[in-house]
Amino acid sequence: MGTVTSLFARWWNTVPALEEDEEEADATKRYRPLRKHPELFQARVPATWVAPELLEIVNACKSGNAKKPEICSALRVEVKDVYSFLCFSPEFVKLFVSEIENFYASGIPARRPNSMNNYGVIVNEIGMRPMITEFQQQYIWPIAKVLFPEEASQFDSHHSFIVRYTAAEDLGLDMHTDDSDVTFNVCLGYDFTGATLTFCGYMGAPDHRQATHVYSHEEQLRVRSVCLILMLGFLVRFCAKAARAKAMLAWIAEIGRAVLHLGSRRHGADDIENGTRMNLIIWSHNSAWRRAHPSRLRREYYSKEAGPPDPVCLSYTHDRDFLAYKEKPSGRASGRNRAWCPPPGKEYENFPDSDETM
Ligand SMILES: O=C(O)CCC(=O)C(=O)O
Ligand SMILES: [Fe+2]
Repeated sequence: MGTVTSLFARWWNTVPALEEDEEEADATKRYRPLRKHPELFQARVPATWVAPELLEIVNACKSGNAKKPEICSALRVEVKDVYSFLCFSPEFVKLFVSEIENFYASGIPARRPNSMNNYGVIVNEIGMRPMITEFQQQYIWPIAKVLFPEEASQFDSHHSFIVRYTAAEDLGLDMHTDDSDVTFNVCLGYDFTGATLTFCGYMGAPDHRQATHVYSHEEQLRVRSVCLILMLGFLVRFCAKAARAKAMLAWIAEIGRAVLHLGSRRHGADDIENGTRMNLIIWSHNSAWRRAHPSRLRREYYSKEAGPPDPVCLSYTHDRDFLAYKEKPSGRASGRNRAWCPPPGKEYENFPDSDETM
């Protein structure tokens, strides 16, 4: 049975979190003897796990002088209210990824992080909640509080999980909003192409389904790779395996950068072309903010849409008019039985007939 929030979330927020608590103890107990890096299961985040840029941003935020959005040069404004920054050190990424691989190899059944992702793992359920809570409180919260003062006035819980995409598994993730107040999303590997994140508008706003930004995990990779290839050309020529050199460049350039945005911002993971992408996602919850905004999930608060959706913002899973504009996608995890958007009465002018939409 879901909570009231999650029942609303199932109708409205488009990637509902599963209820974690009842099964957490069992999965944690089963995995405990198999843990590879016990330090990942303590309520500690050593300074060597985080990027210097993250420390710089947190210090700027804690100094009280930080002005949104120009906190410091280490924080990149991707588009209004979507930020990115280098977050984890190679040391942490290596430890974390090897633990997750160890968990996959253990064969312990993992419940999936949400209804739209078939290959993820809820890291809270395998015993990492204390470490993630520490990271949330020490690093995400000070930044989020400056960038999103209302939604991040406090963080008192989180739903944290891995997502994984390959050409042979899930290719991407349909457009949705998160059942979070603030979402932190960091890329941990491996080597891949494609798999951008497309952002649209806020849930319930007239421009909810208008495109606003494409975030590329590869952008850095390309720009820095050119420089690195020039600088390291000599070394690379002598590198025994070209593939190894390529992986090294990917590591240096891109892994460990995080994106921060509100859960109510519509977004989706575009299809991966090659390789494997693994990201850690932390959905932070602020129960006080949720209590103060009980109506945020109600359909009467959805504004009439200003116009037809941008095709890139359409959700097969959630949008009533998807099939009026696009073909049914392949390689997606979810079905269409929960299509609700836009709510009746909030349709834009000339909304397609129901025959075309359902
Ligand atoms: O694949 C990603 O990077 C985004 C995943 C996501 O938005 C989600 O799981 O809610
Ligand atoms: Fe999401």
